[in-house]
Amino acid sequence: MGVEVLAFSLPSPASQWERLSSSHQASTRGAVEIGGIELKATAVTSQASLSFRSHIVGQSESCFSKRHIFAGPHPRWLEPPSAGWKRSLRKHRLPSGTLVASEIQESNKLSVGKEKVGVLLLNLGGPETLDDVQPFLFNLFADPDIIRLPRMFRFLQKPLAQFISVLRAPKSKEGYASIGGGSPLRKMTDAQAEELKKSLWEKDVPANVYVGMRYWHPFTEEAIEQIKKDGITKLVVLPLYPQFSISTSGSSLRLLENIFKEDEYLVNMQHTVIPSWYQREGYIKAMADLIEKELQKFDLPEEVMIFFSAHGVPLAYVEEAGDPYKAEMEECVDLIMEELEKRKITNACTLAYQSRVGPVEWLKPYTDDTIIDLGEKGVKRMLAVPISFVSEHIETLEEIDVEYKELALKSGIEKWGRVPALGTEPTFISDLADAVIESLPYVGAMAVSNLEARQSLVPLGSVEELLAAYDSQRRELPPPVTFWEWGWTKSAETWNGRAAMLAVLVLVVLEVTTGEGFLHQWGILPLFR
Ligand SMILES: C=CC1=C(C)c2cc3[nH]c(cc4nc(cc5[nH]c(cc1n2)c(C)c5CCC(=O)O)C(CCC(=O)O)=C4C)c(C)c3C=C
Ligand SMILES: [Fe+2]
Repeated sequence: MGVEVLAFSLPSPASQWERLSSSHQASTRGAVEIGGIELKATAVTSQASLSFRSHIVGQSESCFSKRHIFAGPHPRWLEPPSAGWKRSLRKHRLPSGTLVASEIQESNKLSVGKEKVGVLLLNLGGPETLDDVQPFLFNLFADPDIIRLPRMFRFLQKPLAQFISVLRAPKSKEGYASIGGGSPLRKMTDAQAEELKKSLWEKDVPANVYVGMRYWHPFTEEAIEQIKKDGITKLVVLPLYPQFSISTSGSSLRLLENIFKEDEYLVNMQHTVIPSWYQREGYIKAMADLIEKELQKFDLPEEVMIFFSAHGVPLAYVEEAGDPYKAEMEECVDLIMEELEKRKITNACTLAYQSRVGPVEWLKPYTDDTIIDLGEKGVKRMLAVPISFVSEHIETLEEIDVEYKELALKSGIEKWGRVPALGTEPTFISDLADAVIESLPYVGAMAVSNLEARQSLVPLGSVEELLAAYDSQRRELPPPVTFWEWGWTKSAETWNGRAAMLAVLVLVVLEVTTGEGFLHQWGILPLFR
């Protein structure tokens, strides 16, 4: 099989983007053969060098001493001669310029020099007390990356968020009450930040680590204020989501983009983003370690179904807005299973999606349906692996540990286990530190005004370019909320109908926010007491 690739080597550490782009031109080479597959080098284009650059950022330290293949348009690290490498190569067989073979001999020694390096961890945030639940939900639903209203109705975003958050709060509160009265997310993320900082310092990178949450304290704005106070000159932005989704990392980056735009200090501060890191060896190994350990707790470990439960997103994010989340999730599961195979663990596995909200279609199969289905098929042992998130949170502690466990036991599954979240597991933290270190040569390397970079298919490192790569058109999405069930669907065909629904909505929003109106008089509201 012949595959067109771009082959080049770097003669020196890629400390500057300019150096990278000039060096690759000179080092184009002929065909290479890896794992029995002939890889033909073609002319090196800047598109390819961009692919190369962005993927170095996401890779482990070991990549600096071996020969590698990078595949696009969402390239991932492929390490020959594993089976996964060949499969991925076939899967991603793409036009010239999307595969890159490289050989890099230099080490990635970094000089931090007089720069002040900061790492900004981005996360979702969670209510710390039950009183925080409704305002937290308001912030979440007011996010246009969670509910994206048609342009002409954007003015309704906040009243709608108020409405939905008030309706949902009682159910959410119940969940948070059952896990101790609040989310553990802040504590966990702070601990991860602390450990990451220690690991960076141990690796001779004296960086400060900041936590910026999207929907609760410490808000991203607060983290940015601190970054400015500390005089950080180089910033690595690291979303704490292994896989990229418009609704998670994308939303946080969108917010950062807005903050950066409005601030002179920040416009001039150099930064780079590590958009997703599920493909990193350290992360994959840490996940495999956790799974291996939990499997040993079963009486017949080899009989256990490894059940990856990922957080869902509405299907339209993937199908209409180009969210790479599903592809990245599937690849992530493949990589973990390959790692387990290397350890002679060959259990069956399933991937399903949990936590859907509202009536629109989300990624399938759904976790609850799949559990019932597997129970019916006679599966007796199941190990749940939460895979979208690296901290314990309401959806692991309540949804998986209580609801899905109960459902599984009712469905005929006899033994249920759950892999803990990675938290501050040392292999994982050390790998995150490596990811940061490997990204440092690229901080600020790409001019924001670089037009070519903006048009590239792959994430390039800066907030702006990354957002331009995914979801560039910001298409309208069906909102994933219950409210929509009674009207704002594709089947709502006439503007008259929509106008009527709008009128009802405005009345309901007014009623929910003021606590007075016809629904209260008729005893319909409040729905939850
Ligand atoms: C309504 C749309 C939502 C989308 C899309 C969504 C995507 C998404 N979320 C996570 C991770 C987490 N979400 C968490 C809480 C949470 N998420 C939504 C809604 C959407 N999430 C709601 C309404 C809530 C609040 C809890 C509830 O009422 O159910 C959390 C928990 C935080 C905590 O407090 O512990 C996490 C984590 C991912 C990874 C994701 C898409 C990939
Ligand atoms: Fe969520």
